[in-house]
Amino acid sequence: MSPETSSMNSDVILKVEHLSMKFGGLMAINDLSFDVRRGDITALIGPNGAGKTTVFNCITGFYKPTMGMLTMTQKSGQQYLLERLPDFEITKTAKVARTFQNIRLFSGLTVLENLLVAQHNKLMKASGYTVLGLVGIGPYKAEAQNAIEIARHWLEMADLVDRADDPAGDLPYGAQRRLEIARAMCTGPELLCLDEPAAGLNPRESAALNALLRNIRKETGTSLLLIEHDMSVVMEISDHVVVLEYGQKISDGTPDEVKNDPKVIAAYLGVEDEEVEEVISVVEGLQGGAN
Ligand SMILES: Nc1ncnc2c1ncn2[C@@H]1O[C@H](COP(=O)(O)OP(=O)(O)OP(=O)(O)O)[C@@H](O)[C@H]1O
Repeated sequence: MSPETSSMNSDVILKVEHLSMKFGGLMAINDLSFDVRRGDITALIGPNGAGKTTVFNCITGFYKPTMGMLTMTQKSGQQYLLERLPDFEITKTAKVARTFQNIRLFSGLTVLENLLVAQHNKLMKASGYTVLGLVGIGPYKAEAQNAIEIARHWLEMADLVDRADDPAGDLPYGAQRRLEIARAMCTGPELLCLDEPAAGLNPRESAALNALLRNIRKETGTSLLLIEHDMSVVMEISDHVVVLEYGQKISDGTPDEVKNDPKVIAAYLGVEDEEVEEVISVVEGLQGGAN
């Protein structure tokens, strides 16, 4: 598909419209719409099985949605309909990168090598896909130097300079998480999707992760979309929160708005539909009492 150019919605980097994903008889995502604003940290939250990872898999091309549109608008105004792109084009051309719930590093390669492998696409392009290109004739040498500089920058940002030559698999869990994020950043994304980045981290590692995510936004302006169960991370770093339950959006707003939304409280408490009204009145009563 050829990219389109538009000046509309320049503040929205990703528009999800009427997204549905069906697995056999199961409607995992049902007519979901939300916006990810440029430069924001947006969190996608919801109880287990709500459909969060399925949304990520649709955005990043692992699944082809049953229905719906996923419009990515780059800073330049170029637009891509992600549901129509093969997954490798979603990273390379549309500039959407992701990390996974379970860390997927090249554990036998060093930390530095992991960051260089991430830049394989542009290095191969600079080589002209020839052996002569690889041995230094043409733009390969300059591009290789540039790749090292980028890797060095992200080693510093992720606080991994001291571990650059260690196998990635030897790093503590929190450092592996930061390396995975640094590796994704080496691809130069405009939108970075993080699937449960704080899972399994201790409080110190969690604080280091929050600092890295804030720095990414501050230094690069990259928009972040994250799935997260750790509410302290969500409330501390998100600008915007979208809440799913059974594949549908039940709330959408600032962390404070969402935190106080009775529907969200009911979803997290796991109450039945007929009890929601009761929970809402109790929560509203409590809020009234607190004011
Ligand atoms: N490939 C698949 N085939 C069949 N069903 C699937 C598939 N992927 C997800 N599902 C189902 O879709 C629903 C949503 O799953 P999903 O993993 O997206 O939820 P989630 O909100 O990310 O959950 P969690 O917080 O536990 O990771 C679940 O009922 C799940 O079993």
